[in-house]
Amino acid sequence: MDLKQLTLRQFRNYDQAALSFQQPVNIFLGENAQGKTNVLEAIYVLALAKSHRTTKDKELIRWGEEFARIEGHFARRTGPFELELILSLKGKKGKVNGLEQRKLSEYVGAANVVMFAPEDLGLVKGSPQVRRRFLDMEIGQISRVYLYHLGLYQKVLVQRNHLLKDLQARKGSGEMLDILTDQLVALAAEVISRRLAFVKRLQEWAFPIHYDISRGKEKLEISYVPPGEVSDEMDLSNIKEELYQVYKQKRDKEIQRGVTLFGPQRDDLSFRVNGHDIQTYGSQGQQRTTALALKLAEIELIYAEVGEYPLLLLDDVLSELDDYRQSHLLRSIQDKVQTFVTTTSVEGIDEQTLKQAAVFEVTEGTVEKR
Ligand SMILES: Nc1ncnc2c1ncn2[C@@H]1O[C@H](COP(=O)(O)OP(=O)(O)OP(=O)(O)O)[C@@H](O)[C@H]1O
Repeated sequence: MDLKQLTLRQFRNYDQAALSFQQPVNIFLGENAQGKTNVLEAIYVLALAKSHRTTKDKELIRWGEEFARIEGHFARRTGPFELELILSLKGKKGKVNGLEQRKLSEYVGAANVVMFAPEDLGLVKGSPQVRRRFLDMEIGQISRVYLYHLGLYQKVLVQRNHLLKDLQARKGSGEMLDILTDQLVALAAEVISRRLAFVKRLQEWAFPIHYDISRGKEKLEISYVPPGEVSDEMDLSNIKEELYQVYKQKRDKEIQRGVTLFGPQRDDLSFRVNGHDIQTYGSQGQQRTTALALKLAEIELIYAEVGEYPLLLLDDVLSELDDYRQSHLLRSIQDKVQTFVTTTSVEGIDEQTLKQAAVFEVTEGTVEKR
């Protein structure tokens, strides 16, 4: 899949910008704080309707303005298509080929992107929240059903937490808690089973990539750490049954605490290299290799699921990778993945890549093709 044109209106520090892309590699070059990352962020937001670095859409709208608009013209093997996302202080809406989508979960997934940004180096050692967000963003772009279930799950969770607060204060109905628990279990089981299946496939792809980048020295294992006492070898009906048991046993404790204590909002991923937990023992280099292997695995996984390679967005990470890792990355994407790179200098970028790249200079919210 290729992005052919990108138009920005009142997005971050851009008033207006119109860019077209003909090359497989597109480099945004400029000093710090000029708007390089903002372009990559716009592409990411256009595809996923969420930013990779903020949960507050308001921050994406140019200061003093009421709305921001991002438009993109894409080419897929099956033909061209257009996306438009409008962010306003009241909310956001997405259009595919000019048609407004009723739900954002129906909009997301038309275009696929993989972003590799400095924040991703925290995937291994950062908080579980970072890893859950990673799961949601990645599964969300290959499965609309997942986003649909996740959205419903979050709504029921909020209601159940309100009710548990009431019950804690000796108000509210125990019968209602049973009803909400039934709904929660059904949705939680859907979310957990998708996450389980995704992590298994991610592991299959990431293992050989990691092995290769570590020059055959490291064997990576990624596993899903499910919530509560639910085991990780389950089909949907077993997950439901186990969740029921957990909620039954912990009912009094949840009422006492006034909050839902179990569920996919508390699960995690674990990473082991040669049998050792790298969340605790991993070196900086191992974290980098793991983050890179995950991103490259995601690219292949998206290809396997949707039959097209995603766009790759590399935000200031080439300079973070040593020559060996950098050339591994560039070799694996060569000729198949349209790539957008930000950098403050082209010096560290391999010559072969530069030859097939278009360079855009970014200065104070303006972009000029060199
Ligand atoms: N909502 C907004 N409205 C206007 N300007 C904004 C908004 N959000 C961020 N900016 C400005 O955008 C600039 C940062 O842009 P960006 O994050 O793209 O930097 P960059 O060129 O990637 O720099 P670096 O190399 O340091 O990462 C800053 O000048 C910041 O003040």
